[in-house]
Amino acid sequence: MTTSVIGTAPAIEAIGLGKTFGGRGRVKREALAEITFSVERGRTLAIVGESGAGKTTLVRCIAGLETPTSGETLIHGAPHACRAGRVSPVQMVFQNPSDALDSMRSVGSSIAEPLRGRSRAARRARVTELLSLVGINPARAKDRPRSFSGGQLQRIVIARALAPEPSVLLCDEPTSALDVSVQAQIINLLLKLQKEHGFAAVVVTHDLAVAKVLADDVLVLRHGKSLFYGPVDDLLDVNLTHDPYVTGLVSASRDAELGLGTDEEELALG
Ligand SMILES: Nc1ncnc2c1ncn2[C@@H]1O[C@H](COP(=O)(O)OP(=O)(O)OP(=O)(O)O)[C@@H](O)[C@H]1O
Repeated sequence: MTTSVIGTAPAIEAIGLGKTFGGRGRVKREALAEITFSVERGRTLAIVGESGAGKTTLVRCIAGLETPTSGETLIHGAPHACRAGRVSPVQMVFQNPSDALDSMRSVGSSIAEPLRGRSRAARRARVTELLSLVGINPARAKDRPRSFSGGQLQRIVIARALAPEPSVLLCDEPTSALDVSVQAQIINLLLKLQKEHGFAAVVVTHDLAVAKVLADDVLVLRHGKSLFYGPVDDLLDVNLTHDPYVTGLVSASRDAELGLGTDEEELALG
């Protein structure tokens, strides 16, 4: 792969991606079919869909944790695979921050884990920088996860994901395990970090309000198929969305906003 191709290719591409689980005596389950999209540097794609739609499978295929049955995913124009001992340009933030951190290690040591190979002083300096970046007092680097709240833990998980300076950040329901009051803070943190660091992001969410604030483009999945892929503004334009499921999703989200008073301005206030 030449540098010029890496330089011009989208940060993330999925081309005719399909994934079927089972077979060989077990029931076959088509989790994804013919999924195509791309995400440029500094842009965000939200993947929206109900439970079982294939969102996590899609993110795992992009991360190289799952092998597609058909089609491919590319990172900066090249196939991507997780390799032991190599820091990946693709980092992930999961739904439940307490599961993502080792309860027996200090948070500083967890954040420093992807920085193996750097000197002790360089790792310490980077941990201090990362904790400050996500709004956690760096003096708490020596504390264990149990002494932090859920929102603080998600900030720490985000700091660890950013440690190796990834060009792609994949977030699987990054706010859904958190209190509503904390969700907006994490969303605003992700927005700020993306502005500063320019990574391409994919954010899985079942909440269209989150997609509206965070994403440039949206992919709506149902039963593993793409029902809508395009700019978030087009999704919200009743004249451009013709699929009844997608239209229903958008109007349900509008009703929820009216009922709960949750809108993008409120989220952006943090
Ligand atoms: N390892 C696996 N083996 C067999 N089937 C799987 C596996 N992983 C996912 N599936 C199936 O693939 C489909 C998509 O699952 P996936 O977890 O990607 O959906 P999702 O949209 O992320 O759902 P949720 O919002 O509930 O997490 C489901 O029918 C699921 O049962």
